[in-house]
Parts: sequence; C-alpha cells; structure tokens
Amino acid sequence: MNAIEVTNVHLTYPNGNRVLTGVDLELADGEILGVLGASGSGKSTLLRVIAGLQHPQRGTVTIAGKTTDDDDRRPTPPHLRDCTMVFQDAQLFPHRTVADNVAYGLEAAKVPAVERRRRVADALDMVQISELADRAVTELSGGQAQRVALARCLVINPSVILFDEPLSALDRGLRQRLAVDIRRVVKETGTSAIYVTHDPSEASTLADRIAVVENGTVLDLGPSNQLDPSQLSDSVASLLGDVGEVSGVVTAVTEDSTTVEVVDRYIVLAGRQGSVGDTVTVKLTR
Ligand SMILES: Nc1ncnc2c1ncn2[C@@H]1O[C@H](COP(=O)(O)OP(=O)(O)OP(=O)(O)O)[C@@H](O)[C@H]1O
Repeated sequence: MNAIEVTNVHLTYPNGNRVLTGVDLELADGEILGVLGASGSGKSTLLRVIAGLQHPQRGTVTIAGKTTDDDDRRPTPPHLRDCTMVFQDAQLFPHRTVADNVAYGLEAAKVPAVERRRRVADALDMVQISELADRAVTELSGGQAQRVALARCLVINPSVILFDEPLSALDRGLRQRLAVDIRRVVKETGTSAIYVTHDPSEASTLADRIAVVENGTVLDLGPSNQLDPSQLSDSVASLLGDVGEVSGVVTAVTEDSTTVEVVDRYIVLAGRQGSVGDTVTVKLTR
C-alpha cells in the first residue's frame, strides 16, 4: 500500500491564484520524498492540502489507504488524518516544557499518564534531547526546537510526516547535522515522509526520491542517487544545483582512510578527514 496517493489535485486560492493545476504524486510506505521548487511554486500549498489545512477544488488525496479528499465528499479534518507536519518555525506551545509539548498529542488522544510518560521519553531519546525534557521551550536553540517538533510528531506514530522547510532558519553546519539525524529517525521508525526544502544537498542527504514542483504540477525525478541533470530541462536542472552533495557522519578514521556513513551506506575517503562523529559533506560523482 502507498503511504500517500495524490491524483489530479487542483487548487486556486480565493484571490484567483492558481497554484496547483493537476498534481499527481505517490509516496511508497517507508519512503522519504524530497520536494524542491522555486519560491512561490506551491510546495507549502501541496503539503497543506495533504495535511487538510487547505482544500483542493478538484482531485483525490489518500493517506495510508484512507481517502481524505475527493470530488464528491467533505474533506477529512486535519486531526483525523494519519499525518503530522513539522513547520519552518517549530510552532511549539510557549508555556509548556519540552516534555509537555511532546505529550500534547497523547493528551488529546487521552492516552493514560504512565504510557504517555514512557512514549514521551522514547521520542525524546530518539531525537537525542532527553536531557532537555524539563526545559522551557523558550530557552531552546533553533535546532533543539526542531528536534522537539519532530519528537512531538513521532510520539503519535503517524503514517506520514510532512516537513515544510524545517531547517531553513538554521546555519549550514547545523542543517547538515540535523538532516542526517532526521533521516536516521524517520527510517528507524519506518515512517513515510515528504520533505520540502530549498536546499538540493539537504534533499539528497535525506530523501530516497526527489520531485520538483513546477508550473502547478509535480515532476517525479526518481531515486535521489540516480539523477542525471543532463536529462532535465534547464529550469529543473537549476533547482537541483548541488544535488550530488550529501552530508554524512564520520564513523571511523585510520592513518590513511576515513569512513563516512552517508544515506544508509558507507563511503571510504582517502586520508584522515576529521574525527569520529563529525558531520561532513561529500560530493558524489556519477
Ligand atoms: N492564502 C493564500 N492566498 C492567496 N495566495 C496564496 C496564499 N498562500 C500562498 N499563496 C500564493 O500561492 C503561491 C504558492 O505559495 P506556496 O507558499 O505554496 O509556495 P512555496 O513553493 O512553498 O514557496 P516558498 O518556497 O517561498 O515557501 C505563491 O504565489 C503564494 O504567494
């Protein structure tokens, strides 16, 4: 079963702005799709349609086998869809601690307190911020806040997580580190994800497949490690930029080689290139 199926979706805003004009998209179970596109091309609108925050005039959306929008029915409200969203600004509740932010969805679902505490602790552990559980969210860095936002999604075990440029406010080094961590966590939990970003190297680090939003539709470019820019139009190729650049974590260093874990595989580089645990960027050549 596909995690998401979007068929022939059209969306025009009330001011007449035609943003989506026949979007088709499939996301396999457990897959991460990276979505690139120029500013204003409709990437956020597409995520908002899937999340149920915006209703298409035409078309069908199915999430984890359940149709949420189609031409003849009332749309399923956001809280009844099997997906959650991480936004560019983490959108945490300012008066709650880290743990209480993560617990929010479980409280809403009336999960008993003991189970709630266990699941919150597991989610914080997964995103590696257990020590921040009792911290006020107003005292977090941007990167920590996004880890909390991710934990808040993971804790309710959604089929799909929708990421809307969650790292774009962070500096490059931190973006690379978090991109590697987000992929690890999403893959560990078997969750499916759509990840919208401006940054081609972030998309290649995180995603299994890459798609581009252009002219109101989605062009699926296929597996991220098999992209061939020479086969693409100039406008799409320019969006891909340094798509062959991926971030990874150094896992071993010897006198004459460095091993880097990149997108679920290991690459051995010549020479010593940093220390174990460092995040490094590797340029993949075809
Ligand atoms: N509520 C709205 N009403 C009218 N037009 C809107 C609304 N929201 C977005 N738009 C317009 O729709 C188009 C697509 O916007 P959207 O935010 O989906 O693009 P995007 O690809 O995510 O852009 P960015 O990369 O800059 O975040 C833009 O032209 C935007 O100005």
